[in-house]
Amino acid sequence: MAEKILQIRNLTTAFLTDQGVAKATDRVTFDLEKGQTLCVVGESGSGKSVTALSVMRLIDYAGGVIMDGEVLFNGEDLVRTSQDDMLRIRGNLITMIFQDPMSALNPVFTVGDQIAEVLRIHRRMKKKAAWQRSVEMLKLVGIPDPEIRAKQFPYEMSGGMCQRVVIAMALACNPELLIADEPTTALDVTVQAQILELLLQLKKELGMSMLLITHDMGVAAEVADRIAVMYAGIVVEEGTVQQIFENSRHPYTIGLLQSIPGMDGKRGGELYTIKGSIPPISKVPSGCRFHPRCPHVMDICRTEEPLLKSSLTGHKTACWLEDKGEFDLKSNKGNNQEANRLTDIRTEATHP
Ligand SMILES: Nc1ncnc2c1ncn2[C@@H]1O[C@H](COP(=O)(O)OP(=O)(O)OP(=O)(O)O)[C@@H](O)[C@H]1O
Ligand code: NI
Repeated sequence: MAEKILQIRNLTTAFLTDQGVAKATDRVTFDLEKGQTLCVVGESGSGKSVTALSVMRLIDYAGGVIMDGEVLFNGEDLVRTSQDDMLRIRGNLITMIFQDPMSALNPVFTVGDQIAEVLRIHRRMKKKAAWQRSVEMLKLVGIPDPEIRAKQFPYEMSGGMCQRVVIAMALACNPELLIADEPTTALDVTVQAQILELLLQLKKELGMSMLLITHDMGVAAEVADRIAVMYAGIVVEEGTVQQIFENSRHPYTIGLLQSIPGMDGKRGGELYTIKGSIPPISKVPSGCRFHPRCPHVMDICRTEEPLLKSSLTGHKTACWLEDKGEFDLKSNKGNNQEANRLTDIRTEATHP
């Protein structure tokens, strides 16, 4: 068995809303193996960031409460670690980068000073050594003329350059785990590809593990070893990149895949979008949370929640269709009428 750097078990995080206590993640469970990349995907509001912030225990500062579950990092449960101890772990063993590089950088210090500061705090490096290392880090992340650039301020750099600086800061202490929350979303398309490429290359060079959050299935296809698909706070499907892309089981995953331009062989074809939207956390539907939007909805889906079940190959799905035998969801291409007809037949067959 490969070593697991992160084991998330039943992670449930709630917020106090106007409608009372509401769960933003509910029993989220997945593992990340050492040296691998796991992508968490799902539409806006599915609970990806809340999951990441809970792992980092930064959710405590965003008004969230972890109500249940474990986050085992090298076997240590971060949910039960004190915030004092988290200071030792965060920025050192686990670092996180966000969508907007500008908000991560301080406008009044040079980028070299900001990287050096991380090293002085976490590695107790002397001023000169820290500065030298920060220039090395800028070089490592592909910034040309790093000695000159180190003396510049964030506003003197492009968005892509700033994200490289943020990556340099995050990696300066050689973390074991990098959590990246939509790290390329705010950048130009061409720069996005470069930053992703850089992250992958550094991950390999430095022997890190990576938890990458993205709403872009194309990004996940390129970088992931495993993919966890989240919907309305829960993991609905989890598996290897091949299992998710070539043998997706959950109608939501299939919907996400069909909404990527150029997927399923038809470039420039009509873009399929999943009808409706993710419910707010205070209004989670009964039964399967996806049922109001599912083209294959059955009676049981409206009342009973399907649990995440694993196949022998470790491909996990939370869907009642799994229990009801086989049929090729993909062939329906989200065609509601056809899907409902098939569902009726299946319902009749199972409940005569
Ligand atoms: N501080 C908070 N207080 C109340 N609700 C919150 C808070 N933070 C997040 N939520 C809610 O939790 C749910 C999940 O949010 P989250 O930010 O994790 O989604 P996401 O999957 O990261 O989406 P996006 O792709 O837009 O970043 C959303 O319904 C959001 O409104
Ligand atoms: Ni998010």
